[in-house]
Amino acid sequence: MQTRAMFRWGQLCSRVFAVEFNVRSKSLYFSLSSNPQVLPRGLQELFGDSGKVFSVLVHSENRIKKAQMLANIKHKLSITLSRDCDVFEASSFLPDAKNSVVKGVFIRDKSATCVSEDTLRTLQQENDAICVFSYKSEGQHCWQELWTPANHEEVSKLDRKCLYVNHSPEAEHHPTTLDIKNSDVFYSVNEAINVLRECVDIIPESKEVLKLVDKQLETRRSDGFPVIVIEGLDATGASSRFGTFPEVSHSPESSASPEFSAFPWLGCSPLKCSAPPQSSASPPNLVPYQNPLKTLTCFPIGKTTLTEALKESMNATLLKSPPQRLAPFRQRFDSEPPLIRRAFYALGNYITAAHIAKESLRAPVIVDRYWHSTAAYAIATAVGGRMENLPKPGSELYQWPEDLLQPNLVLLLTLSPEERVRRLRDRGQDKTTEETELELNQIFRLKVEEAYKRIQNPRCMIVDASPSPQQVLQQVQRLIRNKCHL
Ligand SMILES: Nc1ncnc2c1ncn2[C@@H]1O[C@H](COP(=O)(O)OP(=O)(O)O)[C@@H](O)[C@H]1O
Ligand SMILES: Nc1ccn([C@@H]2O[C@H](COP(=O)(O)OP(=O)(O)O)[C@@H](O)[C@H]2O)c(=O)n1
Repeated sequence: MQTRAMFRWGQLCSRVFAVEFNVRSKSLYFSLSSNPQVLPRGLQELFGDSGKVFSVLVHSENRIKKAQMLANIKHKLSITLSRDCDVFEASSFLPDAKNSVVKGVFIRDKSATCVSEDTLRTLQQENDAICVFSYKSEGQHCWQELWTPANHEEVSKLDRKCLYVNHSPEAEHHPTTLDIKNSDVFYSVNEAINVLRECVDIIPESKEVLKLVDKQLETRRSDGFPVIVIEGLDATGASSRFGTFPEVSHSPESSASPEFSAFPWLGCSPLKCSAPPQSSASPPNLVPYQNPLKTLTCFPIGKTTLTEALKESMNATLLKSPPQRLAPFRQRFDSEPPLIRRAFYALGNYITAAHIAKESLRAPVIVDRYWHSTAAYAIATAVGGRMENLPKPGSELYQWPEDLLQPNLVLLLTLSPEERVRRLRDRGQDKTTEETELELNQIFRLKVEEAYKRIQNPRCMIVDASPSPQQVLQQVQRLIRNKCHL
């Protein structure tokens, strides 16, 4: 009740709505007003001239509840809506106001059934943090109506008044970037700890992780041996913004990353679609929630080979983030929404930092993934749509956390798309579905790589991992000698 009040007449008119309609073009923005307006072509296309159109927004003061609810909605829609429905990422925000973002989805239903209405009605009745709007078009005008729950008549009187959809100019900063700090990326250990503390009742494993953090926490180190982080842009990289992926595991048999998804078109738009929108990366009629491990294979870039070889050749200590101690909890946190999953990985970095501080007093330390991985994947996943939506270079979102131990050198292994395809062919794979999906992930991968490159203090250096393992090792050894004076 309190939540829906937020969306009453006055508040609605000051908010802007964004929909990720097509991965290759700008997000579509609209606002609401009591005055009708002839809509530009993009919005007319979005609201369409046939079918039913809805949006769903989730708002709650409890961020854990909000994150889980959004994930559940997306999951529910993915398993109940027919293929005649398109589902896009959507949000509502106050221009340039941090943490004003309310996330949700936009649905276009061209089917003749009432499944979408029924599903939305059930969702709304189950939880009063969910706001559902429907849109009607007449000629070149379109208006929005707030759905009211049957038992809230007084709200109904206020809100039944329709508001016209008006064009809104493109936001200077993509709305999702307003919400990244402390939702997707954490810039101090305490912020990440707070999230896990808020989860202890619903995720008992949080308590174990917090205990480890308490025990290990040590962020400063005195001068010792150099610390070199090896990062790798694995070739999987589709976003899991559609919700939870309980199937994804970090079991020893599988090296699939949590970003690795059965929805290679995610992180783009639409989330689910009846037919591939023109020039979008979305494949048609894909069945939602396939087991990603069955449909895609993680593509190795040679990070393990390199880190092991460095360990041998430098007589170094090899550490990992997240550390082995967190392995039993990883699968659990990977199945949670970004807020919780990212806080877990952030804490993994702080635990690894304590190990680095200790080990670097004795020998050089090689670290397999660290903060660059945590931040780059989180930012690229949180920001929907095209590359231009990423936070601008120099944004505070790319700053290293002040309380996290800094390495001396960060190297990012990359492969050109051609080399990636060549290696897949070498593994005996033809131009299969798998490869096509990897190609579809290209936009997401480019966003991750760009986010990696924008992270500062320390920046990462790019290493081409295309040559032979021996050549890659030699190249990296040269860099370490030059940069760390070894
Ligand atoms: N530079 C390279 N060129 C070709 N193959 C490589 C290279 N580096 C590693 N490999 C091979 O790729 C496979 C996976 O390597 P690995 O180091 O485990 O990758 P990652 O840790 O990135 O998943 C191994 O069979 C390894 O021998
Ligand atoms: N320090 C880290 C390490 C991994 N991660 C997450 O874990 C994923 C990679 O994990 P992985 O086990 O597949 O990595 P590799 O086996 O490729 O090294 C990244 O995509 C990140 O989402 C992180 O956020 N922070």
